[in-house]
Amino acid sequence: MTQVPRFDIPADRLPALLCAMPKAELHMHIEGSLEPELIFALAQRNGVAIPYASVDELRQAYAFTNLQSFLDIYYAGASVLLKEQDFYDMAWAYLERAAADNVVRTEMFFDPQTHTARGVDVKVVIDGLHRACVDAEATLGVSAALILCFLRHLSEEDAFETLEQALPHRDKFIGVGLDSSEVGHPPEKFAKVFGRCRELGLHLVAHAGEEGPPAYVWSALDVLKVERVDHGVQSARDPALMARLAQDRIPLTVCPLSNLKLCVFPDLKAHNLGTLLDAGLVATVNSDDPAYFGGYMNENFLQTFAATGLTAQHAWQLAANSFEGSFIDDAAKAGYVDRLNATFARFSA
Ligand code: HPA
Ligand SMILES: [Zn+2]
Repeated sequence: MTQVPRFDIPADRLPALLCAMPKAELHMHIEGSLEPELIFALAQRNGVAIPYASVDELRQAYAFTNLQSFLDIYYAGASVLLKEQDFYDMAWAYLERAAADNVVRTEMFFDPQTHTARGVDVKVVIDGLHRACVDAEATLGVSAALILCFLRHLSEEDAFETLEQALPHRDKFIGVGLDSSEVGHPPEKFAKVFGRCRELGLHLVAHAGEEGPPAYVWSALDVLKVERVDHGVQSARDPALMARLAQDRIPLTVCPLSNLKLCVFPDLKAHNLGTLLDAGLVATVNSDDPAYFGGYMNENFLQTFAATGLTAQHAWQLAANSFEGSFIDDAAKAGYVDRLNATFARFSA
């Protein structure tokens, strides 16, 4: 799936093409899709107090300087989620938004420990999210799956306990990931629990190289044996790592607006997505925490292409990469690439 077909797309049609093309989202934290309006509505419904007087005041607090400054607000926002219906409503709002952006497949992260620590049963979390996934397939035509993330600032023992709690619901999630505060919590801290998940046949991914060094990407690959690296943009600092990622076709789930809002790059023009693609890496575009970072999928594509001058060929490659990197079968991947090609043909001169 590496040969990029030649398409002659007039430059003024590129933004509409970015929006219309079918795409997969492989890096999105469902708790990061909670819009301030929904946080306030759920707070009221559940009688949960939040330390902001209004939706505007909450939105104004979304000025981040690094990953940790975001995580503090993100975990506070998730505190309004208590009941199965809350998890359903959150996921459904995202899935409708994804469908509008022509996302045809999404693999959504969720953070059970953020909820179990507040006394919410993991079954409540998984059932609500999973019901929304089932409904999305049936009524929106969006294929949706769940990936359980361990919080890396907590212990490996805690991760094992979370896995045990989730295993009765094994049929409702396809894999595990690793998120939260990266620096100081290297992937190898979770070697044993990822080894166990591998034995269980779960797909494996991990955040690495968002703020952390290339060494964390190496250990995500070699110790955790992940199939995809979430973010991974710091890999560009290590030529041997770039060669390894290209050689093994390890997808990087890049999140440009997240990187901008968390000051990983000073501006979008300086983003290295084009460098990663031109080096032959299986890079993809994703929204990460769209309610907090100023945009869902199409906004990520539009702003990044406007700032960096990426072309229609890059757009095709990014969408094709998103299908290649997804955890769907080869026949489904081929079907999505056919739809991608049909969209490009429609926009060609
Ligand atoms: O971008 C992220 N990085 C790490 N943890 C996260 N949890 C939500 N979003 C993120
Ligand atoms: Zn993330």
